[in-house]
Amino acid sequence: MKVTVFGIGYVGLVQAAVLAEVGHQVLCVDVNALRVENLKQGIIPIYEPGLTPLVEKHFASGYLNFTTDAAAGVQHGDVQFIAVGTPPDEDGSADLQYVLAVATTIANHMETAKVIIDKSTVPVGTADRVKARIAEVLKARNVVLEFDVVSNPEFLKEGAAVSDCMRPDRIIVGTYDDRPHDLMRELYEPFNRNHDKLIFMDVRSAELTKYAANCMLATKISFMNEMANLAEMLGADIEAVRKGIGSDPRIGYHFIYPGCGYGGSCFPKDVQALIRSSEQLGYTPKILQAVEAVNDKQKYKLPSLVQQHFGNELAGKTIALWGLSFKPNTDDMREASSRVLMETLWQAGAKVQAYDPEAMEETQRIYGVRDDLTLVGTKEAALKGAAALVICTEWQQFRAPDFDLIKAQLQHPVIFDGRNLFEPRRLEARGFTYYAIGRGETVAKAASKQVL
Ligand SMILES: NC(=O)c1ccc[n+]([C@@H]2O[C@H](COP(=O)([O-])OP(=O)(O)OC[C@H]3O[C@@H](n4cnc5c(N)ncnc54)[C@H](O)[C@@H]3O)[C@@H](O)[C@H]2O)c1
Ligand SMILES: O=c1ccn([C@@H]2O[C@H](COP(=O)(O)OP(=O)(O)O[C@H]3O[C@H](CO)[C@@H](O)[C@H](O)[C@H]3O)[C@@H](O)[C@H]2O)c(=O)[nH]1
Repeated sequence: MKVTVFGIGYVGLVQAAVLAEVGHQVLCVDVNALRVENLKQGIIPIYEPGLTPLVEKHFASGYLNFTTDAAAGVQHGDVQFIAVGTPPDEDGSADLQYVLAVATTIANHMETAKVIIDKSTVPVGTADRVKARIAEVLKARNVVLEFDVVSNPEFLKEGAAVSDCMRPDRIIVGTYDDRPHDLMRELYEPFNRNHDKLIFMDVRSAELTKYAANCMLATKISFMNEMANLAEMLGADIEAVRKGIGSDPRIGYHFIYPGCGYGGSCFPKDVQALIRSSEQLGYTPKILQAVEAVNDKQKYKLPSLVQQHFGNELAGKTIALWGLSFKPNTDDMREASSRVLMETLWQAGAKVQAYDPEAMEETQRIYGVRDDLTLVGTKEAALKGAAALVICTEWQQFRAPDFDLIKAQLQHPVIFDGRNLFEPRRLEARGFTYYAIGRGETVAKAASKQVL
């Protein structure tokens, strides 16, 4: 099938590469000319495991191509994906300007019937707006053409985006009527061989399904972070509690890891957008408000522990930081907890010496060159001369470090672990002061022997 994808970001590029892999002929359109040019030279704008070889393979095979020419894009595809950003507006609601701009572009250049598929995460009612915008432009052009608007939200996770798209758990398809069903089945048939993953519904339900999924996952995390904070005060260990509750199949082990707060381009923005949508309807979404408030506070957990530990002595100290990206296997720094940590430490006059396997270039792009930030090439180099180590992201390579080396390199054997990677007793036995999340006994002990 001929497919056009508007927007070559995380979602658009991965979706396009995966569709090309199964044999669809995919043309990607983006307004970012540099991005398009780079892709044609084999320079991939994001780090995502497995993506580069797939893009290279299908650019070479001719199944995947890139352009800034919107008219050519509209002409190419029977289906037109909208996969552009929906960033938060000033008040936190989703900014739909890019989605509606693509709708306008499609309508301006349409010469034959098209199915327009919205992949971006958009508030309920957006498909109506896309449909109305296309109808309005076609009317102004004095052209009569059939078109369908479909809501087909994306559920990929960064860091596992290619495999998530190759093997989706479900494919949500929201339509106004049955007309686009066959075409949607044909488009996704290669992903549907094992069992039927397509779930058809009306467009509004499809749009809400995306927000409900992200908000449910964010709720699980904030709930666990709240339990972690309670465990700390009660002298319990959240890691034991996590395993204890996860063993109930009704709860399950997924997405109940406490930590230094959720980040990324989706959970913070989508929870906020659903709160705004609710408020616009005069409804107060109390659970969502709490999920957001708990997370905002949780991001200050590590900086507060560091500040508490060093007290007035923090200014002028260098803190080693392992992990900058909002989660492992990505270079994405959007809403990363590491940013709150670094910014709070800088405000307190401390310096940061950081290492991340993929996100250092992005960190440099965001913060530029500054005296209080040193980015180093290895996790070991980050430790040299630092007063303590903070871990914000659970990259595999941080999970079994050489503790003797850490102790030798740090000025003080102190670790602040935002991802509960280590066994507290083992670290204590090695002479470390170990702060983690929700590990009551450990935190209490650590707090009682603050060392400078
Ligand atoms: N990142 C994720 O993990 C993820 C997962 C599921 C859903 N989503 C949703 O998918 C959407 C896209 O997210 P993303 O992370 O891929 O965004 P992104 O910012 O990485 O990429 C968006 C791309 O769209 C391009 N663009 C903007 N206006 C355009 C236009 N008029 N025509 C063509 N291209 C245009 C931009 O130049 C950019 O390359 C958002 O709604 C997001 O919430 C994201
Ligand atoms: O038990 C957990 C699981 C995750 N996180 C944090 O939650 C954030 C988001 O993680 P994850 O969901 O793995 O990454 P995303 O790439 O943001 O993916 C989410 O957001 C996407 C965009 O909407 C959706 O498509 C995905 O289904 C949804 O998982 C990260 O900061 C994680 O560290 C936790 O703190 N505890």
